[in-house]
Amino acid sequence: MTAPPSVTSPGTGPAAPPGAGAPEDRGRSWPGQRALLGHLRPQRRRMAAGVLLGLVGSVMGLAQPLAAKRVVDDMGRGAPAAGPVLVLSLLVVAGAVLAGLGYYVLQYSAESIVCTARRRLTDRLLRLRVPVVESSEPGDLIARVTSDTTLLRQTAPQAVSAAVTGTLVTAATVVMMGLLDAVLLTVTLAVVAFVGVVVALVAPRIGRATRHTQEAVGCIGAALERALGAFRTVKASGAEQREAEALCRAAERARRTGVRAAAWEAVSATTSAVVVQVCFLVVLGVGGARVTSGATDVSTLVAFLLYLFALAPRIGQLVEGVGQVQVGSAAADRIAQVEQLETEKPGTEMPTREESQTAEQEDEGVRSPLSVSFDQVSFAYRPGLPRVHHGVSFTVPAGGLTAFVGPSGAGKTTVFSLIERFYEQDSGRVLLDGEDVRQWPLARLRASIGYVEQDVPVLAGTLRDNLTLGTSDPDPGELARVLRLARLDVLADRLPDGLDTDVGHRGSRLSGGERQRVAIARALLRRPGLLLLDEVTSQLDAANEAALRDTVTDTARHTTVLVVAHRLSTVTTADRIVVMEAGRVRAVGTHAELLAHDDLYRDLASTQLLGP
Ligand SMILES: Nc1ncnc2c1ncn2[C@@H]1O[C@H](COP(=O)(O)OP(=O)(O)OP(=O)(O)O)[C@@H](O)[C@H]1O
Repeated sequence: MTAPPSVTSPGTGPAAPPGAGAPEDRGRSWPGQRALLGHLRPQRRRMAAGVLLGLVGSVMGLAQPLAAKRVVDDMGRGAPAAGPVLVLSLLVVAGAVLAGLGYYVLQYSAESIVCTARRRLTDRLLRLRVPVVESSEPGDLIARVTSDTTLLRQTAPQAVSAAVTGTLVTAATVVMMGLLDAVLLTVTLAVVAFVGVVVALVAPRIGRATRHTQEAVGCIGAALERALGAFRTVKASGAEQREAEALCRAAERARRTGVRAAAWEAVSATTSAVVVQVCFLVVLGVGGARVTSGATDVSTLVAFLLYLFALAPRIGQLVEGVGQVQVGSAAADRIAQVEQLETEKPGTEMPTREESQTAEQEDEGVRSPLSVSFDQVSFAYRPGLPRVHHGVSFTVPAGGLTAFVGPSGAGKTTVFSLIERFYEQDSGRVLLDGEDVRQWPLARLRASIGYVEQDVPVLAGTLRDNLTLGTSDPDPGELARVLRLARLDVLADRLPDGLDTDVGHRGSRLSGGERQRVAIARALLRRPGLLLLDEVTSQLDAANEAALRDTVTDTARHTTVLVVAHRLSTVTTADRIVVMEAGRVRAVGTHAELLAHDDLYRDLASTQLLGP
């Protein structure tokens, strides 16, 4: 087993040091730029059209000084200038319209780039392996989908447009200026070259600062997720200030690095502006001297200065474009890190919606019960961590109720995680229905299992959304039956909007016991061949617990039911009990057999497991 790759090091939590989580100089290297190109490629035609429109608009702008020269010459000669003035006006209007159209097309492609990136990222995130997500910060992952992709929109097409249009128009302008006066052009280029040097020095710093800002934004997301995810605990612990401080630290880091990026952008923008001003003055001085000496005439100097006017924003645009490419590359690099995270194994990928539905429909009615067996399974959650299972072996025949008991940390929940293939064992085999779970297509495997985890997660949304999470379009009769079984029918009748009542973030508007019953109903609705229940009665009152015990016993008649149990009621009625201790199976038997022969079970029975 390899260590799960993670986009965040432990240091990128709320209290992380600045810039933690990625090699220091990534933003400066080529992967970011290559990743950025990867995002742009699918939109290349539309972007080319946008750039072309902008270019034609700019070329029209380029012809404007010539038309202006003609107007000046004609007026100087006393000739009528109406024609050239009309041409000049047309050039101005058409140029502006085409440039506007080009901008719209580029923005359109920007939105498409962002949408594609977000769809790809969210799709990828939901297909990540469980260990990968568990070793990442959800808030940071969310920031990559929301904040980093937004940077792509802000930078990508404009940067490309600026680079292409700026380069071409600059080249064309330079040619025109050269044709007008080679000496003045040489003077201009000598001054402007200074901008190039400054940009080359500053651009990588902009990229680096942007990446640090985005990392800090990720930390804000992580800190927020942490605090809002356990909001009541934070309040009950009086930890608002402490959590707020972590958020403030991340926000301060984002401000600092954002200001740093802005400072470098300002340096390059100011330099280019100053250089252009200096250029004007130098050209005006040298050009004036040349006019006086008769080397050139006034109209040529006017036209040259107009080209210089046209060139100034292009230089600014190019400088800005280089900075934007750095910003976009930093964002693309962070997005690429998520795209490199490991997803569920190829060939056994996560089910698509259609596959899930097919898997669901494969068995009409109730699925046949499935046998489960562990054969010398050893497992550690990560290399370097102590093993949680040491040669675990047991066999559960199809059907019936099997309880797993043992001290806390014995490895009971891990048994369920391995059956569900959230993790894979390091050695040994996990067999479902006699077949290694690694051979099962993941869609079928998960469709065959109903799983209620220990923390009973209920998702935001309505009660109905939660119940039908794993079952598309259940039969209303079946839904009513399951609601009755899980003792949720009374609750559904009582709620203002029945099944369509919003249950709040993580089901916060439900009681703990109601959340457990929702999770059980959800699992039952799938009509699984194997039902895994992890301490599902812990929050139920005596009446509901007794009712659910009957439901579980009933379900076990046609489904294999495995429960991790801490209550006497579930354990005594089980067909068999697997006693685990420190990652090993210690004994298997019925309640009476284990009471007679297993010391640990007897201890558990008389103390924390079974109570008085
Ligand atoms: N995702 C994880 N990453 C690393 N270690 C884990 C993870 N989940 C569980 N462990 C560790 O594995 C061991 C077994 O955990 P497991 O949840 O299987 O125990 P359990 O018998 O179900 O305990 P309990 O009765 O308290 O729920 C524990 O020591 C726990 O700290």
